[in-house]
Amino acid sequence: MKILLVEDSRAMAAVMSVRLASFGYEVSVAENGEVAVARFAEVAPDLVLMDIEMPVMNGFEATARIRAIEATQDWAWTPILFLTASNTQENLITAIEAGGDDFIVKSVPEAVLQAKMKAMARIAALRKRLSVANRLLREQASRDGLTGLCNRRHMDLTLDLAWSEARSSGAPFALLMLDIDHFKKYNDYYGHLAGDDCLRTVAQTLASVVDRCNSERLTDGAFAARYGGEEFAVLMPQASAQAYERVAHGVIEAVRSLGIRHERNADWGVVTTSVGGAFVPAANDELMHVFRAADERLYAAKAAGRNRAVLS
Ligand SMILES: Nc1nc2c(ncn2[C@@H]2O[C@H](COP(=O)(O)OP(=O)(O)OP(=O)(O)O)[C@@H](O)[C@H]2O)c(=O)[nH]1
Repeated sequence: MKILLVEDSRAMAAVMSVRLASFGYEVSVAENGEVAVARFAEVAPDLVLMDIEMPVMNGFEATARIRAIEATQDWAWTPILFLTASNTQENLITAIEAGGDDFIVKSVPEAVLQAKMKAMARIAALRKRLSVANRLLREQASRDGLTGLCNRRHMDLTLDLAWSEARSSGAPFALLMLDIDHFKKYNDYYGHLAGDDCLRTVAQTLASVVDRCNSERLTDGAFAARYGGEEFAVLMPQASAQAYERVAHGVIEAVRSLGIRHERNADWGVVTTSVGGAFVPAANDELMHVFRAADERLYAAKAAGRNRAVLS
């Protein structure tokens, strides 16, 4: 457990540090409230032991600031124990009112200090588990279970934000809609499980084309999402016209060259995709129109024989 000990008396800080270190805890010391607030952000402690009277900034003020920092984060609550000189009812009430969780007197007997720290270590372990679970839940809520791509919900949220940023700066913006050709026939002929494998492979191929463009800095923050059944979308904020075309043609070629047999995709014999796109040189329109344009072009690509992109 990492403890941030906030104590202006060097002698007291030294004594407490030795005692806490002897229980196996990692101790970092701040000599006043202001230093504690800065150190809190650096150290991310599991527990704060906070003196009350200190120069520069007292313990109550520092606690209020730490709680304000935590309020800007998704989930955070670091236990704060006040270190007081006397064990009075007023001290307890003031400590809790100030955002603290408890208090201990500085002269606390060894066994009591050790027992309190044990209880705090349990809370620290629980917080860690909660924070890991929270992160996993967040990840799962934004991913499509079958393909691992971002899901429609995450795409919609990100898209609204990216579009309003692009509109406020008049930046370029591109959207691609991609659909596997004759996928119903693929399912009917090869079975639904094979269909799932095909969806996963196409999704990975699409993601790697988009990732390559990001890593070559042709795009910045472009990402692919599963939009629905066998339909995918690629969002390309800040994309140039060249990057837009490169991703569209790149993914069609990459999927076709996988050579996944598709007897019922008569013209090609392998799994292919069709793409419709919309490129806006300076975002100013309604996002809905961008979607509509990409969708209409996707239908045009299908009508023109599939395995192709219609981009304008
Ligand atoms: N295996 C599998 N199939 C899916 C999944 N989601 C949607 N599908 C199938 O995708 C097929 C989509 O069929 P259609 O919308 O008719 O499109 P299509 O057959 O690809 O025809 P075109 O788009 O015109 O080339 C349907 O058979 C759906 O059952 C999935 O998660 N797994």
